[in-house]
Amino acid sequence: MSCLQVNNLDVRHGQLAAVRGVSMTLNKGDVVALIGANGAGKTTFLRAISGAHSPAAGTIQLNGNEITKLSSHKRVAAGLALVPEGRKLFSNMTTEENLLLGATSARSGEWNIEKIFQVFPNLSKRRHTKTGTMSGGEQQATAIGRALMSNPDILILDEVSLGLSPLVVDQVYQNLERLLATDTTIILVEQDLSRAMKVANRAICMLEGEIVLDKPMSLVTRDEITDAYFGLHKIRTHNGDAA
Ligand SMILES: Nc1ncnc2c1ncn2[C@@H]1O[C@H](COP(=O)(O)OP(=O)(O)OP(=O)(O)O)[C@@H](O)[C@H]1O
Repeated sequence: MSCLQVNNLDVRHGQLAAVRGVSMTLNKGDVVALIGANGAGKTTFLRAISGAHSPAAGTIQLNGNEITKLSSHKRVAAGLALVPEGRKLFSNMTTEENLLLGATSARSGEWNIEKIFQVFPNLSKRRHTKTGTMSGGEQQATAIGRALMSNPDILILDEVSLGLSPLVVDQVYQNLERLLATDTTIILVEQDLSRAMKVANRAICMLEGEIVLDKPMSLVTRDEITDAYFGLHKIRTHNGDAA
């Protein structure tokens, strides 16, 4: 059975159709890189999946159950966790306190506070440190850990490297690679195509609110992704020099 099934999703900002007729099926263990230019609709799509923004049309199913109209916290309880762009931690609370907040849905599973510190060893020495005083990379690892504390079936990561130095992004990705070994299903928005191609096993490209490419990473080329990113695939198709 599919883990996540999205059918013909439309999401609007007032008059603007930000996501148009998007459908996708995710299976357990998929690591999807959601790729697209600024304004392509990635964040709006992820917000609709996580319940932060109601879709105008379409359906979302998680593990075979319809969740389209569920509130965000019920979706967390159903198995979806979002690490939002900008992290949104409680800066006056410690790492441990932020992590414990993620556990409130009380889903059972392998993730608990000790496992988070085991997988993200750089966080364990920050256990009692207020997150507002920590580095960007440590904060990002805390945000990922907090989402994992809900024992999600699907982890959604929106622009985890945004605003971080290349060195710190390396650290965040080292953490993510440990996570990939745990078979968690992941949707990842990442502007750095090389990193996205390295960690994901599937590429989905959005352009102007629509999916224009959906392929296993092993079968897609960098040029194909770049063409989809800039909308060049349409021009080539019209000119007859691409499939
Ligand atoms: N709160 C909002 N109100 C009105 N329009 C919005 C709002 N948020 C996004 N939009 C518009 O919706 C469209 C999709 O934006 P969205 O942020 O989902 O794209 P994105 O692919 O995530 O881009 P980015 O990488 O810049 O975050 C854009 O045209 C954007 O201007």
